[in-house]
Amino acid sequence: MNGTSATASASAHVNGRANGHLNRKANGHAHAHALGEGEGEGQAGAPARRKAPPSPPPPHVAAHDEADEQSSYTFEIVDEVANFLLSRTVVRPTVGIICGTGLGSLAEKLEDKAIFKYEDIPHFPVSSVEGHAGQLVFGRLEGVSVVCMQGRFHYYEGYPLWKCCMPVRVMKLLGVKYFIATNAAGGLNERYKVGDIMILRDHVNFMGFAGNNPLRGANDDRFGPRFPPMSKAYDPELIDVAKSVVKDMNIGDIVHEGVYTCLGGPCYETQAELRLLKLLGIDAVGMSTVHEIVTAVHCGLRCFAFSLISNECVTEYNTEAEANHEEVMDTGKMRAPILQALVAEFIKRVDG
Ligand SMILES: O=P(O)(O)O[C@@H]1C[C@H](O)[C@@H](CO)O1
Ligand code: HPA
Repeated sequence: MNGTSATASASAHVNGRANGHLNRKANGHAHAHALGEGEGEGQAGAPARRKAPPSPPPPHVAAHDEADEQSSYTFEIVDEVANFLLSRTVVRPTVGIICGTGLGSLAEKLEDKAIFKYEDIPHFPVSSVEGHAGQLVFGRLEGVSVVCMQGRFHYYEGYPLWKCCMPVRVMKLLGVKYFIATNAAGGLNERYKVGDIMILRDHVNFMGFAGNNPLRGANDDRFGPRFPPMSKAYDPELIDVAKSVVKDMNIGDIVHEGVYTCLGGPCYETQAELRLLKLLGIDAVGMSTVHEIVTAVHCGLRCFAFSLISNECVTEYNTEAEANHEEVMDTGKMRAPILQALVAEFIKRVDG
């Protein structure tokens, strides 16, 4: 199966499903437009007002699913996705990895790959962000069976958090025990430099403060408890393993331990917002990971996460410096070899 793509076998099934939904939705729009909103309903003799047809929603938002009606994926749907994948690969992953922006090359290191494009997996959202390839890659790294998301789903893409995090539950039902989230983040801590790595010791769930939590809604105990504790979200033993790897790789000077927060994005932050976050003890800021960890802890996965400090957060006004996505991706490319080595050795020590 080296380098094989499982997409061909998957596409017939998925295209049938997706097209069905897309067509239904498209027809629904056309129907509403033809009959509704006052058209053709004017007083006798009054000319019907004509409106420009609504522009179609972007494809990833248009891919409507029955889960949307319930604001969650049921256990049965997640199970269906897991079985779809398990029936198309012999790899039985114990480690699940989400690759952050510019960090997708981690997946290229895998051996005996089976690759599934998100658009070919039933019920899966699709990635719309540059630097996120949009495929699930199964394979072996250092002899350990892993599944890697080459690209994640973000809230700012238009997905609700429960949808962004569905792949984490799929990983659980695939048999994953250890969950690794990686991300690109802006460095707030004065000691951090671009290209440094921050092991997440903890997070602040700002979106959750306002009740926007991936676990909001009916709880299915088959995934996990209604009120999961988050006090050991980042598994202390896994952090220790990572620190031992860092020591042996002799990269302690570029690795830190700190607190991450996720904001909704897609705007980068203003100076005042960054100063506020700094005051609150946040070391790095990004647009992902927190809700994935919440979902993973809820379903009993042991979690580890790190941020690549892709840019310095600009808290001063008298400078031309501004955060930008190109710098974020370039830092990912620049640090790819070290990150790949770190993850490979970490996995080997955790589950080798
Ligand atoms: O997916 P991650 O959290 O690594 O990506 C960060 C947040 C935005 O998607 C993007 C901004 O440059 O990078
Ligand atoms: N802010 C928010 N998200 C980010 C940043 C940032 O500076 N860099 C990469 N993702």
